[in-house]
Amino acid sequence: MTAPPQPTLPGEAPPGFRAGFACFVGRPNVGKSTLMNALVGTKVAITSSKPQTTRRAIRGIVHRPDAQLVIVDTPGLHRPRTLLGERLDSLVLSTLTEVDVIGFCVPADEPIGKGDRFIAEKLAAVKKTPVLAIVTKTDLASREQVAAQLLAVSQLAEFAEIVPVSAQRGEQLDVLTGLLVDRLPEGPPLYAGGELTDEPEQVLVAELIREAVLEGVRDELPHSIAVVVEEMAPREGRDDLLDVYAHMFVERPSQKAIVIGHRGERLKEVGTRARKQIEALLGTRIYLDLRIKVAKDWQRDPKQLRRLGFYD
Ligand SMILES: Nc1nc2c(ncn2[C@@H]2O[C@H](COP(=O)(O)OP(=O)(O)OP(=O)(O)O)[C@@H](O)[C@H]2O)c(=O)[nH]1
Repeated sequence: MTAPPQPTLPGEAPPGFRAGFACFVGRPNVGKSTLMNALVGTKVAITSSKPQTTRRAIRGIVHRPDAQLVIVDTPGLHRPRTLLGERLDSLVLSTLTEVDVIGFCVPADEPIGKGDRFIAEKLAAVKKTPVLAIVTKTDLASREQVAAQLLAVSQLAEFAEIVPVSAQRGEQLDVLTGLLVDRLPEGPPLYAGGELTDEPEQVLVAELIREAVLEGVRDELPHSIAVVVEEMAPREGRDDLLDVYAHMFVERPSQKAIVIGHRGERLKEVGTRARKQIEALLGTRIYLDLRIKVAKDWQRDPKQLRRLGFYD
């Protein structure tokens, strides 16, 4: 058994301590969120089997006795198709210049394609930040396939390191953390020990609700749903119950009908699933008031995007 890491306070640092930021990029579905969760050791970013479910830069923090690694999980870098897509890309590019090290993820079980090359080109333009190539999902490939993929990645561009990992099996995660930490500047911790994420709780709660909604209707409306938590407050006179008021936005009335389902059954299931997840996250009982609103074509409307938290 290893001893739990000693709590560290921001500003206090043993000699040689390193602290800084890392982010993972890669085309959708390559396992970035899963990897970050595995490194941090708790679920802070949503994952799903459908691409492009991560829309925000969610940070997880890895605390080690000698270092603190703050991970910014970015959305998949892809060619913009809608305004939302464009905004995601500018978010990704500004993130890339602000971090100390970038992890470029390529899955072990799929050939390198146009999407990977597109991102590799973008990364080559971000000259001042070192880039580690990470070959993900090695549990899905044979040793020979992994070896061939490592070689193929090395021919794609110049990388500071190339490391194979399996988030699912927890393989090579310490090696990866070590390589990322090596690229951080020396300096005191940025966050107090024990913190896993600096995302406001309301954002995490909104992500859990969106994940619960997608469970039911992923094929019909994969990218048309946004969730905003308007308010979270303890019920008057009760210290064991939290009221959560949330709005779910869809783009068209027909989508509203899909989400509600026959006699409201689907919405009820979503509410129950989301409530359980939120209760697990917050460690308290909650009452979830979830309303559905139609925000016409919100993905293309700058005003709506701002309202939903996607800023220029
Ligand atoms: N077998 C296996 N599956 C994995 C591994 N890592 C991720 N996956 C699966 O791959 C799928 C995509 O993983 P995500 O972590 O959501 O991928 P992402 O790159 O964050 O995707 P976007 O949010 O769309 O950019 C999910 O079904 C994961 O369960 C792994 O190490 N092994």
